[in-house]
Amino acid sequence: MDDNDLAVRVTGLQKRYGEKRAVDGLDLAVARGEIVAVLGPNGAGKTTTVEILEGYRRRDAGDVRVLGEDPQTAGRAWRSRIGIVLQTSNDLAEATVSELVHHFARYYPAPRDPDEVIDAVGLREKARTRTRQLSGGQRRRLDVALGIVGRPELLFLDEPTTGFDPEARHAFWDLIAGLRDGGTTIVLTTHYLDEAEHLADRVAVVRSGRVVAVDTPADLGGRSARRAVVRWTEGGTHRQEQTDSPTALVTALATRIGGPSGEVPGLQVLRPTLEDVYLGLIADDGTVAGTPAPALVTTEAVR
Ligand SMILES: Nc1ncnc2c1ncn2[C@@H]1O[C@H](COP(=O)(O)OP(=O)(O)OP(=O)(O)O)[C@@H](O)[C@H]1O
Repeated sequence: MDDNDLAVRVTGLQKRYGEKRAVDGLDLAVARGEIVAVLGPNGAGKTTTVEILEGYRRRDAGDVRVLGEDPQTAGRAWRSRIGIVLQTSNDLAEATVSELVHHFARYYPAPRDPDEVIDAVGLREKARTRTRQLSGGQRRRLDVALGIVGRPELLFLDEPTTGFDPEARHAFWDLIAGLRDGGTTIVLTTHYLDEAEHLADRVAVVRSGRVVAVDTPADLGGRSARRAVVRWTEGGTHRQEQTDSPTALVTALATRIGGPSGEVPGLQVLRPTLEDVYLGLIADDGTVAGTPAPALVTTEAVR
């Protein structure tokens, strides 16, 4: 991909804290206009990486380009093109929602209309409420409002829906999808696999300071990690087989043991979920989920 098509390009990134290699040769490219979810266990190096991309931390080695510039040396104009949604702070608890969003808008050369932003995050009813009186989910929406009011080309979202109820989470996902449709590039860190699956065009899995897999949610882990398991009962015993072509296997079973009705006793086709594949990728022994353990496979009944 041409560098002009990339919002983020990271090669060979390294960062140590003392003896600890927090980031250890990390490579990542994010195309303009896509949502990339960065997943990984606690301590994998996600926050360190994102803070380096945001220009808040210095790296020890590697090359980093964010919107074409090195975050370590980029200036104010660059910063105004980036939106950052951090975990909430309570510094401005006495200000109202409306005051805060209008205040932050003034920092940017071409901000969005603050009142439209308040509407977009679903806080119109709370515009005159002091921020200390907001619920956790409403606070998070305000954080997002502050992150997007500057009309960023690139938005960083750090675990945006932690603590949300399911309804608020879905509303938030719609909001993020709307931003993407408007052309905003988004880098999202999350611990929720369903969130990554729902929002992300691609998922990058970080383990021990490196990206160990990056792909669409549907293809992550490669073909072998996605193989289906077909289960059935034959001659009174449970049988199972892992296969790339479950339809062909089921057809063969129906012919062989299906009897006149074609029904195969106890038939199930099981496919690994994104979570199964993810757990395989971050497993300590490094197996890339070649054979998903049956316990990790969710049931998908064949109709
Ligand atoms: N300021 C620091 N000083 C020393 N060690 C640090 C510092 N910040 C992070 N680390 C260590 O670096 C490693 C990576 O941390 P980081 O916060 O980047 O991980 P993470 O993937 O964001 O984890 P989490 O999912 O828990 O947020 C961890 O082992 C952490 O303890």
